[in-house]
Amino acid sequence: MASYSVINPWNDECLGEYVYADAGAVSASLDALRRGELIQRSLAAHERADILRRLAELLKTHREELAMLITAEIGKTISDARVELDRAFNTTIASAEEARQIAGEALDSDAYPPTRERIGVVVWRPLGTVLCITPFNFPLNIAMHKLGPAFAAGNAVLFKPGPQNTASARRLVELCYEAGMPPETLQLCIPDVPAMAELVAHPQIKAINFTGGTAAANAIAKAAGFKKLLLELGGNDPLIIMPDADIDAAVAAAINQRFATAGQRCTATKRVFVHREVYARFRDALVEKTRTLAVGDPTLETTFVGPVIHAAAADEISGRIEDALSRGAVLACGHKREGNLLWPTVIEEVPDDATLVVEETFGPVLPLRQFDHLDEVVELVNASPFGLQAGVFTQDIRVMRRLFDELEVGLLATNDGPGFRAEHFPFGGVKDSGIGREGVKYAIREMSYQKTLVI
Ligand SMILES: NC(=O)C1=CN([C@@H]2O[C@H](COP(=O)(O)OP(=O)(O)OC[C@H]3O[C@@H](n4cnc5c(N)ncnc54)[C@H](O)[C@@H]3O)[C@@H](O)[C@H]2O)C=CC1
Ligand SMILES: O=C(O)CS(=O)(=O)O
Repeated sequence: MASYSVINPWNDECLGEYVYADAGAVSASLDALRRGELIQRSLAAHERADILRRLAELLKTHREELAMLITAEIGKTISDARVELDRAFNTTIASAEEARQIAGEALDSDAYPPTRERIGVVVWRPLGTVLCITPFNFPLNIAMHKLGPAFAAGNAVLFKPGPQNTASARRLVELCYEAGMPPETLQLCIPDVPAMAELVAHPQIKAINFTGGTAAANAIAKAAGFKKLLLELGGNDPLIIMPDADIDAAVAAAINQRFATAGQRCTATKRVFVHREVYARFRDALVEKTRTLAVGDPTLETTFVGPVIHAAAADEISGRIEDALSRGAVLACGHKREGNLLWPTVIEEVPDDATLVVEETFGPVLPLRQFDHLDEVVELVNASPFGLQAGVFTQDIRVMRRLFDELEVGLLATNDGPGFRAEHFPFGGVKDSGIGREGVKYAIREMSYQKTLVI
């Protein structure tokens, strides 16, 4: 059977040797989940809520153990990993609370003739077995954004994390069981990618809830046929700085939302559009602050920027910076590499058609783009195939409203960056950034269907 190793991106230590799930293991998981669908029907909403609340408490109890596991597996700094655990706690508590209030509605048939004196009672029902596929970068919070709402809705869940996250995923599932989640309702299964098309197409799988890149999403959509798809994909998220911006706050947002997690967030600030009137002030303040960021060992609390996930990712990011520089871009700071460590980089005058800014660059590099009129910004942002989130620093409500109305994105954050996220807010993009909405209440409905009783 095909095997794989999980390597610590910081020190190249082999954290574990694993075997991909073969057809027999996948079949056994699906058999268990078939029983799990029946068990879910026997659970009351308050019982699901109690299980999820206990899971939230276990995530809090094991916060440090789980954070250290994330740091070891993906190189996320311990500070960022702890933040992820706190977010996963919120996501799980929200799932517990929403499990109690999956409310339907009652409709009067006589809103329109003929008079029939009937009432329609509309309720939500689970889809059945849901395949939840997660990316490497937020192994526990993105998992809980899928597992929590899916379980709360009454589904059985086949959980397929990235191979890089094997140990943290196993530990999460152990805690789900410890919280009282019946094993038949949640099965962890990590087949190799070539086996995924068959699993996606399996008739028992009623929905695929996926977070990851566009390439994988296209393969899933091709294999899925008539199934519910919830796709949370990449982003090329802009931060816009207007002349009346609070420059210090804008610099802090740019740094926190691009250089934390080594920039490996789909909602990370990928491009900063700075109005000419404040460009020099913003750039100088950004570069001065960026140069002070601690880069290195992700297990140290003082480290702000840890390694990216692997050498291929570091190669791609460095290569895109080199490409931009070869085409006339100007380096303001950074562009230094040691192994998987990439120093936070600020780069200017990047051609608008450079790969660095056209594709989603998943690393600690921040291109600055000067502008005179908002028309330029709207045109450049909407020219991207992505449309996830955006942020703008301004005090002018007219600018906020114009950008909210004209930018093709799922969320505009004012006086904050595109990395703004509250676990209970609707989350998701438009165009190549995906379809559907996560955010606990919305994800529950995405993984359910409406059933109506006429009485
Ligand atoms: N919109 C969002 O909320 C987020 C989007 N992302 C995106 O994910 C990417 C980075 O994460 P990665 O883990 O490298 O993404 P990835 O797309 O390589 O992998 C994501 C998951 O899909 C699985 N997978 C890969 N190919 C597949 C296939 N053909 N069929 C079924 N499953 C497949 C992987 O094993 C993994 O579990 C970036 O593009 C980033 O923008 C990452 C985090 C959040
Ligand atoms: O912050 C998060 O929710 C993860 S991501 O930004 O969607 O990658």
